[in-house]
Amino acid sequence: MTAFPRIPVAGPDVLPPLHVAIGADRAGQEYKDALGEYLHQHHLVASVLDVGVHLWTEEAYPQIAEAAARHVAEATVDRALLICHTGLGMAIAANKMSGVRAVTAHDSLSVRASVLSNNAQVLTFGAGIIGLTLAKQLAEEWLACRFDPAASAARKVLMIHDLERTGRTIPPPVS
Ligand SMILES: O=C[C@H](O)[C@H](O)COP(=O)(O)O
Repeated sequence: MTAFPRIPVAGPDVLPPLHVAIGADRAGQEYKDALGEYLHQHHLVASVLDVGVHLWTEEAYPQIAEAAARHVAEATVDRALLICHTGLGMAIAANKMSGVRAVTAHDSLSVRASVLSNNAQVLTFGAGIIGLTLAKQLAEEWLACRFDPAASAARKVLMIHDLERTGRTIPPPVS
């Protein structure tokens, strides 16, 4: 297991701003709107793409997760932040999109590890699990984390990719 006191959180001057999709079902809409506004003003965010729900729409969480995850898979955004009542359904649905790694995380270590260890592009929150203040703090930490492709974690993320692609993990060559 990896500990993270050594987390490489770089200064804002060296981090490229991210293109972020945000989405929610009706249970997470209030958080989505507030977090979207927060992201919109954040110096580490280049753009915010709101995939719903909107006042005039009623999509269920799998539909919103699909829309956001598709943007991630097609690289029209770097990351997505999704909110439903628990965060769980959003993560399950987003993970069905090939190449997408989505996690539900409500604590600092898990949020940071989701990027640094798992290279997850999608983070989900439960509006019924954490308050908005904590959600903003966690989003702040999430934005400041970047996956290091040279880290030992990359080999394991590649195994996840192999598993998805072939149905099996492919052990790395013995060096
Ligand atoms: O994981 C699902 C979410 O929590 C969603 O907001 C609630 O889903 P439900 O309406 O199926 O309970």
